[in-house]
Amino acid sequence: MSLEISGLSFGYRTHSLFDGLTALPLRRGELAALVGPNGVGKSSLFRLVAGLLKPSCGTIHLDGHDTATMSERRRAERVFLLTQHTAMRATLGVFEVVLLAKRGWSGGKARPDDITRVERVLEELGIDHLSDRLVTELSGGQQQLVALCQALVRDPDVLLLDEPTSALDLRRQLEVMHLVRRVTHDRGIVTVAALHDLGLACRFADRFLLLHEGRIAADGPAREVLSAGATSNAYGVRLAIEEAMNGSLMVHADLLN
Ligand SMILES: Nc1ncnc2c1ncn2[C@@H]1O[C@H](COP(=O)(O)OP(=O)(O)OP(=O)(O)O)[C@@H](O)[C@H]1O
Repeated sequence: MSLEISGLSFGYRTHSLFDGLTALPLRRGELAALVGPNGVGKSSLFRLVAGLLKPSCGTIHLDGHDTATMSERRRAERVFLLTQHTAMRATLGVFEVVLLAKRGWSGGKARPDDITRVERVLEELGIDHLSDRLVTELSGGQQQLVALCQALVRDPDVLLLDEPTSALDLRRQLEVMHLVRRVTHDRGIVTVAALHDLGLACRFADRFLLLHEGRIAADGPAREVLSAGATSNAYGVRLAIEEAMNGSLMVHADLLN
């Protein structure tokens, strides 16, 4: 059971981005980091998988079903995209926006178990004290955490996280990534997180996908992908990996001369 991207081609009006992009299946229970320099197409790839953009050719299969043949509603239930721009404009409270995400398409009155679920997720992300605050009055990092709560209460099969920790402080970054990894493993979902912080990605991702020049230029465990010349080449830096005493990897990057 997995997400399979095969032969995907896509371009914007002025330029082509992907020409037959294929990735090895992304398996349930696996947290993959999608890495690559600015403008390489990470967000666009997410939008294609979420069905917000249409490829000119190629397919995306979820558990064997072609997502192009799914109704918009079904796809929205199964695939959740957390975008980089989480600015929330609705003058609603935190609890309400997360509950709305939980109720999703079903609308209607909230059930007691929906309410309990929202309370649990707010607690898990450490923002239950913000329940009654208006989302418009939150800081960028707090809004990012609310958006993550929306993602988690929806129980998707595929969770696409576009820079999920970009606005978070150090501790929150670690807490969020721990939680994302746990949820991915426990619920058996496919999670792909676009991350610029390679150190953070190394620490939490089961697998690295390097996107460069319209294709997956490297794919595998962090150590393998980061030691491959393709990654240094993509970022235009010299990369060195060091193993700490506790076995975790540290990434050092330097400009090329
Ligand atoms: N709506 C659009 N119309 C035209 N070009 C676009 C549009 N959105 C993105 N692009 C271009 O497509 C390319 C890929 O953009 P995308 O946002 O997918 O990259 P990214 O890898 O997510 O970048 P970053 O790491 O900076 O967030 C860029 O050159 C960008 O300028």
